[in-house]
Amino acid sequence: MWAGLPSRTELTTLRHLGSGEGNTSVNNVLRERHTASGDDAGGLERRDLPDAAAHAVHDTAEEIAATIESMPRSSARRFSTLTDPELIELVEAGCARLPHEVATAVRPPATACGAAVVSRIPVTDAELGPTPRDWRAAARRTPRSAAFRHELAMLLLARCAGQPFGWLGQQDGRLVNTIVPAPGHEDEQSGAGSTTLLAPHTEDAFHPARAHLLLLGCLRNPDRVATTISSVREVRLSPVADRRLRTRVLPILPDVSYGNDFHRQPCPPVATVGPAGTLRYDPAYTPLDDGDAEFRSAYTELGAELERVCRTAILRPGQLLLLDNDVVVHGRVPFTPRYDGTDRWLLRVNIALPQRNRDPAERSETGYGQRTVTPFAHTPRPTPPSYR
Ligand SMILES: O=C(O)CCC(=O)C(=O)O
Ligand SMILES: [Fe+2]
Repeated sequence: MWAGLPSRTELTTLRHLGSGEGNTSVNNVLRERHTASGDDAGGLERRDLPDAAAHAVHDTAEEIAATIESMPRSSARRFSTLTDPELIELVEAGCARLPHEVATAVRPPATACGAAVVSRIPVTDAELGPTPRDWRAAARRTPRSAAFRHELAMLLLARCAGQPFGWLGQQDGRLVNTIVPAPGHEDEQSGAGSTTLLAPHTEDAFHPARAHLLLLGCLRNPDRVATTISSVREVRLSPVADRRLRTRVLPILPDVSYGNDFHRQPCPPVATVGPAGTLRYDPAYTPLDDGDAEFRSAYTELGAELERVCRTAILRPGQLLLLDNDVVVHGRVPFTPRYDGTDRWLLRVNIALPQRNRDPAERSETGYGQRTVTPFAHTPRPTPPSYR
């Protein structure tokens, strides 16, 4: 058991100062390379949703929103997290009616890059209204709003891919998270940050129940801010580094979106590279200074490789980025927030693939007490996939 962990605030501060040995190369090199807003998405799989399929998603979301709106006011209010059982039933039924091209478009990325951009979800900027100032403001949307319809569309798409889930301790357990730059969080290592590079990370690397797939949907991105993507399948490690990164040396802590008090809890070390060559990586929330020299050197080598293979994707409104969270680490280049209602606005859904197993060694981890919200876990998937 690892002991003596600094607080997460200290860790994050270290990163920002660039003084953590293992962090520096990741942070600084990526910052230099990716401040320009060029799209470097060569090799990223591109998938177009056929028009009819894209409109079917849009129309189904609209129907569900209309059904909810027709309910008495008190019932409609229950749908804020999208976890209400009646809403889940509507999504299940809606998903079963969607053309099979939708499930095909959101199948797990199987290329070396481990990520796919799916295009052509209809988004009309004029009906979106102002970008919310933070996720709490976003949660106050009404069933009649375009934002609510887009959240439902994301949920339908995610359900076609697997089992969407949320985290009780993050954004109040909402199944569709809002990613917008939030005042006061500019330097934060989370989706609410902006002016600081969001370091490459496995989503929720600290937890054994982290997503297998991550779906990011773009509603607005006027300054062409790029998401970074690096795949472990394209990384080449020396045998020494590979061996070291497969041993359990350091813990990974929950990110700041879960709160700030986890250093008091037991922090079991985890393997950075799993037995199947998968990646579990979050340098901003790993106490790298406590690793031995050999581990730190291996971690630095991995960081340099992730930088070498890094691609950037500038999402346009109506585009989705589908990431294999076991294979790909993602981040975001720094940008200047506007805070005038026209800011970048993404939606995010965590997706579990029940047919995918992880390292059995992870089963004993407690995940710092963080619990998932899994309303789709006990219902059979409406359109069984033929492609896995
Ligand atoms: O803003 C982005 O492009 C990615 C943010 C991110 O890491 C996330 O939402 O999990
Ligand atoms: Fe992320």
